[in-house]
Amino acid sequence: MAKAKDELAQVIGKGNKFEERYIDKLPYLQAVMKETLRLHPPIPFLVPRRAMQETTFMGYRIPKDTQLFVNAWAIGRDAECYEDPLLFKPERFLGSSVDYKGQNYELIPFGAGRRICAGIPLAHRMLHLVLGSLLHEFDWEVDEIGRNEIKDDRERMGVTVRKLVPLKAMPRKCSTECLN
Ligand code: HEM
Repeated sequence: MAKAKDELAQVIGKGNKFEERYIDKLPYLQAVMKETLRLHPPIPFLVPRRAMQETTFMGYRIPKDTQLFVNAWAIGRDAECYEDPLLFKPERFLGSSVDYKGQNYELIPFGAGRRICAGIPLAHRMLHLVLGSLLHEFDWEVDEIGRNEIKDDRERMGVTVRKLVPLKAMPRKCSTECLN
């Protein structure tokens, strides 16, 4: 979090508001977002597909009308795609061209192909705007319980996936020094 806040302070300047035009100038914040969506894709099995005809894929025969799920959650944690796949390491995306816009199949929180998420341009802006603003405007604190909640990576699986035990973090208005 400290690295992301430092980058925001340098690019936006303390006391200034986060604006959309800054997103492209914040590679670390973008890497944090990719790393978050890699480990925690909100729609882990994407949207189900139906095979329109019989086909063979990687040696598996898939009969016509089979309902197929793509496990984006497992792909994001695959050791063949990522070194130390279970570690949260935004740095892995710095200087990398891997993106979530459907061209890199190891990172597909928005799906890929013809039915890729139609809202990517909006989601991309909103995710960075919200996270960037929250980090830039506040300092964040967690108590002892919160520290345990961070370590607790259990999830509640469903159409969308979320943390089983929500994290309680306390925003603190940045100190005067931080705002000048
Ligand atoms: C974090 C935010 C979002 C995530 C993770 C997400 C994820 C997804 C996923 C995984 C799919 C299915 C893609 C596939 O099966 O290949 C999808 C489809 C879709 N999403 Fe999103 N989405 C997000 C935000 C949005 C927003 C903001 C909008 C609209 C304003 C939107 C509109 C759509 C639409 C219309 C489809 C259906 C596309 C089609 O079937 O042709 N999404 N989204």
